[in-house]
Amino acid sequence: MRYTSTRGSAPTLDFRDVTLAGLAKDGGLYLPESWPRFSTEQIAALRGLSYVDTAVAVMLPFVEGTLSEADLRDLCTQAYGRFAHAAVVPLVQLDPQNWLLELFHGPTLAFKDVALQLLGLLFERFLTGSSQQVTVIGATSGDTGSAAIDALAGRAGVDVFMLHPKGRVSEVQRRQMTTVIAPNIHNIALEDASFDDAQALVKAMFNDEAFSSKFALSAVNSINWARLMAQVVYYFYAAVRLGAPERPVAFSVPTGNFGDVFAGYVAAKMGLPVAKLIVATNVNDILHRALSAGDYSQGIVVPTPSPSMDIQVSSNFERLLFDLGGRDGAALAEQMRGFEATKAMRLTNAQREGAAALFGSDRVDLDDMALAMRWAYEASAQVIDPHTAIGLAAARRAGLPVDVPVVTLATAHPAKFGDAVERATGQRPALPARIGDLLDREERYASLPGTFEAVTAYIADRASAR
Ligand SMILES: Cc1ncc(COP(=O)(O)O)c(C=O)c1O
Ligand SMILES: N[C@@H](CCOP(=O)(O)O)C(=O)O
Repeated sequence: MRYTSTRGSAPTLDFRDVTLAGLAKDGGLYLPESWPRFSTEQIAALRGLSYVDTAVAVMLPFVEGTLSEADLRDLCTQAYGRFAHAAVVPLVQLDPQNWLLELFHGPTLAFKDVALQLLGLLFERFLTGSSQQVTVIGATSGDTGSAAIDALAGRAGVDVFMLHPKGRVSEVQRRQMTTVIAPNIHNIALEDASFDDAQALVKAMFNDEAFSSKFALSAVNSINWARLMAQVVYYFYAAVRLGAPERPVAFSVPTGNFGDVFAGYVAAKMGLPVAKLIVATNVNDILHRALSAGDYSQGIVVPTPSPSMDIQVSSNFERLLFDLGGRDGAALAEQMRGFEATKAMRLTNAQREGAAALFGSDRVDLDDMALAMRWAYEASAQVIDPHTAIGLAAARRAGLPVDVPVVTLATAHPAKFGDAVERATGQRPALPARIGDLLDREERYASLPGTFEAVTAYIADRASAR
């Protein structure tokens, strides 16, 4: 399998190089040159498989030419062996139509672990025995940071610099990052910044050719294709349990950077019968505006109790626009340059119509988020986190036919957002025992102004030139 950039002018790469590269040299994002297609029989054959076996079957076409089936199985066994639930990502029924897919049983209690546990092992495999060293730079609104740090702490050949917006992540999220004291881990709290500012800085560092090659930059955000590839698996895993390929299944996805829901789009492109992908946003609703009215214009980021979705520039939307626009890299590059200059863009007719065929969208405000948390608790004794609640609120009012199962992705453990959960439900979720002492651990991080100069100087001081 080879990978091509959405902006059409970067070299194509194989799976190893695309994993280590992150952003493409032309500023675009990598995608497979073509989508592998599964037949109805191949999808039916996934029934009853373990999560690891499903992961191997779904991801094998994407790693072809780089990893053997046995290698992939070995990596998946290690990655998912660290999850605290035997099913890895269990399905929980809420009512006759609604289900939760619990993606938060990994080491850092959010869906990010599903991809980042594997990505950490892929980095190790690709770097061991080579003289190559990489500098991972990442931006986080809370969950990617902790999952990446857990996956990469102490690994040889990798330095990690993780940028989070100061004061805009929950205390548990911050401590999950800043209490990991390892020589290769560097946490940076950006002053007066949003996640979008942090993400823009990361992209600016990649686009600075001199800096990027001097420090061999690499990415763990969902701009890295391998992140999305690993997330495609759970759409297959859930859908076959609920009747696919005979019965289409819908998914409601709490969305920020459009990575998780783009993985659902990939699953549909591969042949999984997906009835609908509901893009659920909080009041930071650029994606809802884009999908419902074609208006992709950046608003001011408003802090909310679902901080991981406080995003107004959604990186992976570019991948969708590229695929829906006929994979014309030059046209997409032009469209993205317009957005970068004006902070606004209109979707083309082809992009709007293509998206409407599969995606729905909804914007869920604070009251409806709290109502969804209360409903899950009162109707089925499920304590859910604010991000999951946004997905569930959108799922319940999407108006899908009653015979279509609707799976809301439960993206984080409620204990990561204890205050918001307690306010809505009166229940204070306890931290799982393995991180029960998190609030007592020593923290270490740097506070920096959110400028390119300050951040690159800090990294240059601490990362070795490659
Ligand atoms: C808990 C949680 N839910 C939902 C999201 C949104 O996912 P995505 O950015 O892939 O759209 C995030 C962050 O990415 C998250 O951390
Ligand atoms: N919600 C994310 C934001 C980064 O998204 P990513 O999926 O692109 O890594 C976070 O928790 O950091």
